[in-house]
Amino acid sequence: MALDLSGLNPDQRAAVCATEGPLLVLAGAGSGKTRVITHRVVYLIERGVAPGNIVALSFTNKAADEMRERLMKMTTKAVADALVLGTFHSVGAAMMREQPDHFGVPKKFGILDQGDVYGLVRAVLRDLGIHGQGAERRFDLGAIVQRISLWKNDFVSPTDAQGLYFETEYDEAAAAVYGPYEERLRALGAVDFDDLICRIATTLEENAEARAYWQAKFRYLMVDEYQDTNRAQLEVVRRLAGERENVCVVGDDDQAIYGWRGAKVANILGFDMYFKRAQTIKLEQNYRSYAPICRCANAVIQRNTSRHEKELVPQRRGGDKVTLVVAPDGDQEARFIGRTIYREIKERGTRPEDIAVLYRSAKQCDAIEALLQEHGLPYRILGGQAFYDKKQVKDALAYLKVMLAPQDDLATRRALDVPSRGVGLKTIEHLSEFARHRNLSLAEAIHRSEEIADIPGRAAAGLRSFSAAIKRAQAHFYSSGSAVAPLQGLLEGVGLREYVLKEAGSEAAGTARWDGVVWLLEALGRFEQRARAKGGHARYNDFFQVMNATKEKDKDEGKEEDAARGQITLSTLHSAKGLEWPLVFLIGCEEGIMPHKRVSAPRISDAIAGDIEEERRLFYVGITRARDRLYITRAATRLERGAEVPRKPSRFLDDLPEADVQVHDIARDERLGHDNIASRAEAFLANLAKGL
Ligand SMILES: Nc1ncnc2c1ncn2[C@@H]1O[C@H](COP(=O)(O)OP(=O)(O)OP(=O)(O)O)[C@@H](O)[C@H]1O
Ligand SMILES: [Mg+2]
Repeated sequence: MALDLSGLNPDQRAAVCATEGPLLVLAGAGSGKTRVITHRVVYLIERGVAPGNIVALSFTNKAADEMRERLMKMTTKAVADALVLGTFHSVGAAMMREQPDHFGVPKKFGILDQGDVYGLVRAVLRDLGIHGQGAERRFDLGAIVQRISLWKNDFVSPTDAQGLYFETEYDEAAAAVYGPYEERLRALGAVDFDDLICRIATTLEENAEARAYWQAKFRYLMVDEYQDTNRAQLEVVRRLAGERENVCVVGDDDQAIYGWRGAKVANILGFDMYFKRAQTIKLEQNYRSYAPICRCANAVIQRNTSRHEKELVPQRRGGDKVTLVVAPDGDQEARFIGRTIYREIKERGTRPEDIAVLYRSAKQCDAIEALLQEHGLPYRILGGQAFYDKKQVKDALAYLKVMLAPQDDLATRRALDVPSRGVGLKTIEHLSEFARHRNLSLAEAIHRSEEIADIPGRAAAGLRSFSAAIKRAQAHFYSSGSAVAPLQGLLEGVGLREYVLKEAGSEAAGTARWDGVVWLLEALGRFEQRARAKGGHARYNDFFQVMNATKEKDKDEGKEEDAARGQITLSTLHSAKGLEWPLVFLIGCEEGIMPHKRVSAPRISDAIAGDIEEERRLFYVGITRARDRLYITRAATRLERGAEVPRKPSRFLDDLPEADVQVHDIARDERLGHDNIASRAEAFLANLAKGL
């Protein structure tokens, strides 16, 4: 398995071969930093280092998977499996599992996810009787959770926190919650994500035995995306590296996008302060993107004042200009993206996995997702939950099926369960038996449940009202010819809405969840509309099928890398870091979205609110994900609480060099008939949707 170093330039080769002592690779996007890490791993193995002595840390699980996949191809599966490869969190958890006593956790400790943490903080607030200005609302909880997390990663103890000067009431509440929160964690025998890092750092500091053990085991350390490490992560690296200091970190200060979460760019820029013998290698060439994309990225990032001067020097000549798309409104922006992707895949043969749609905030993806779903295009979502996979949407879909396809017993069972109506397992058994004997569907059995003896009073009442609600909705549907209003009425009538809001625990969270159901209703409306436009009846089975399509496929494929094959990627900019695609859409480039509104109008303390330079770096990360072609889109107006509100273009767009950008103004170009191909594609799509 001789390693081929010919695919590296001299600087990269130097970085791969400098295996002993501290090394910093500081370079712009797409310059081959991650490639250096993978080659270094193989190089070390070839020089006889045991895979179990090599640690490579990435920023996300996704990036770690990708690295493992590449290494699998360069070595063998056995070797790739033996490497210590993961995120700070996953490696920290593995260390704790191996030595629970040293790290002060029970043998079977639990790891709280974000939802659990919110729950815990909410409970502590309630215990403490803090109900100040909406302390229960999600936004406020988020500020408190984030504040505690920042403290933990800065090694500020609960007692230290009490003595701090508070800028806001959230900080004050957070300081009060912090101590009891930690006590509850301990009582639960659990840790949160931050513990997976800080607990490692403190134990390695305080416990000589643990330190010696892990330093002997982790002999070569590599860290990707080092610009986004925080203080606790720096300490973990230092304490694992010990005197040997076989540490190689790679990163780009221009891609530091986690300052809001406590990442310290000083870790990378001051690397030689922490590791005195450090050697620094800079990589100048960009191998990822065509020249116009690199020039746009350079022009944007140059506007930042606090940075190390460097430029992306494109190695790939030629390439199309970057397309700036101006849509009249948000809906047309989404539709432009939908039809362009459709055309790419169906007419130009672009593979879905070569396309990504990137956005600033997770909620921007709903519009795109709904559209891809309707068009039957396969996709996956990074850093969020697929919209149609969310529980409340599946529940609502089950009700739609009970209404329109009552023979679907599975849907009926699901609907019967939420919200709970006193129907237990025994009753379901009675119903099923009744149905089986008479060859009925479960729904029909429910409608005739009064004929069944043995059903207890409470369940019987539940079944009666369920049956009546369904029949009412069906009658409404037959008289009106549309399923939208009847479904909405049904969901309200059976109390699903109330249930979703209550389950969410807070008004804001509840509203966000219910938004998913609203989207389902809207998608259904559009589906019916398309059928009507073609003068036909909506075939709802097709709607159900489209809704199920991606889910089924995911299940079959199982593994993440397989699942990625054949799917368009939708991702937040934060989750897209380090990844690349031939075709990228960077959407919603407007003031208030990117840069995010919290930057211009901070609502919480400044430490938590982002800053404009970080937003610009985020934009730079977005641009530099594109290999071949890049579309940057914005809308002139957006629907906000029922009204179309004018939107200002993002200030970052002003920095794009005119010579490298072509503008496609949808309203103007359509008037001039420039978008014939696109409109043909849309007509084709509409036909397809109808023919499904
Ligand atoms: N010497 C080289 N010759 C050819 N292709 C290269 C070379 N170095 C890197 N590449 C390719 O360039 C692309 C970018 O490389 P890589 O992802 O390692 O960059 P990076 O510096 O880690 O980028 P980012 O800052 O976005 O994480 C990859 O497709 C990689 O295979
Ligand atoms: Mg990288």
